[in-house]
Amino acid sequence: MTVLVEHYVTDSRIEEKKTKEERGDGGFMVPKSKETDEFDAPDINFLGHSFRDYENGESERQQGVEEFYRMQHIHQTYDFVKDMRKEYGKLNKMEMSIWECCELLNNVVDESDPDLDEPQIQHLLQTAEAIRKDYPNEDWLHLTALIHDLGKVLLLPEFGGLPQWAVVGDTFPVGCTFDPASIHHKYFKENPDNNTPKYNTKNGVYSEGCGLDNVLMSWGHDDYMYLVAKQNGTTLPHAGLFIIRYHSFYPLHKAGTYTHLMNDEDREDLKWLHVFNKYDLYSKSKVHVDVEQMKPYYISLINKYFPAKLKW
Ligand SMILES: O[C@H]1[C@H](O)[C@@H](O)[C@H](O)[C@@H](O)[C@H]1O
Ligand SMILES: [Fe+2]
Ligand SMILES: [Fe+2]
Repeated sequence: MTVLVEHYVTDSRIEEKKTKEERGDGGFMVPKSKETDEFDAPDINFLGHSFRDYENGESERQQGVEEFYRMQHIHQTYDFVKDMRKEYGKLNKMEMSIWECCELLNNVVDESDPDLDEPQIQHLLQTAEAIRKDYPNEDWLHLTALIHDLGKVLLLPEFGGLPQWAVVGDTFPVGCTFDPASIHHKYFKENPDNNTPKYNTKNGVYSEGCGLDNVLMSWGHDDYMYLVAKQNGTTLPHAGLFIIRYHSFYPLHKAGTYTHLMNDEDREDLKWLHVFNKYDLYSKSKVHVDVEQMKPYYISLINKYFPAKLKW
């Protein structure tokens, strides 16, 4: 298995190095066609509701989700994000391997998610295994799926025990107007930035086409894991880092808003994020993956793309 996977990845890296003329794809790696059948997205989640149903607030869980977004929208300001990036960008909380971090997620449940109340390690493996089935050659995508939510360790006491609103949930840019595409948008009314002229216009502190790298996103597990992966020198392709940083940015990848801030590279990477999102969302289920059985495969990918120990 490992030998085969190595072989595929070598191929795809060679592809990336070719010029756009050689590849004939207009300058970017297009998601390759899958070798197996299209992922079969279920219609309903474990509670019998449609996925990402934020309107039907009857169940206790959904009321908790709405309260979560009220807190998130009030507290995520430009200054808050800047402070958190500065503090957590120091990566001085802990040293551990990627797999050790996966195991820590055994103790983490995400209160913003109406579709899953399982320990997060199950979500990581469910996502990774589902995408691996349909994209067997893209081992970087399997690993991206495995690690995309590791930033949720910010909830744990060793990482400062941040409140849920500072770790999980959909994300959005700060420093410019809050687009109505964000779920429970009404709660932004109480966010101080909403009444601050430099932050409440379409472009705010940014300029058209500046590129998402230059945009501050609401603080949480996405941006934190992006910083961890990048600053520890991962060799994952750019699209993998893009998926990690923006996978909760539903206003962009689902609703198509904020596209005026993107540059050409973002538009290329967004294609992979669209592929990834389907697996992230629809693989959520009560059927557990056997962690120990999966371990050897994912350890081999971790060794390929990350140092043995990372700073967190
Ligand atoms: O509630 C979920 C959860 O926090 C996910 O990890 C995040 O990526 C989603 O965007 C969000 O809706
Ligand atoms: Fe996430
Ligand atoms: Fe996820």
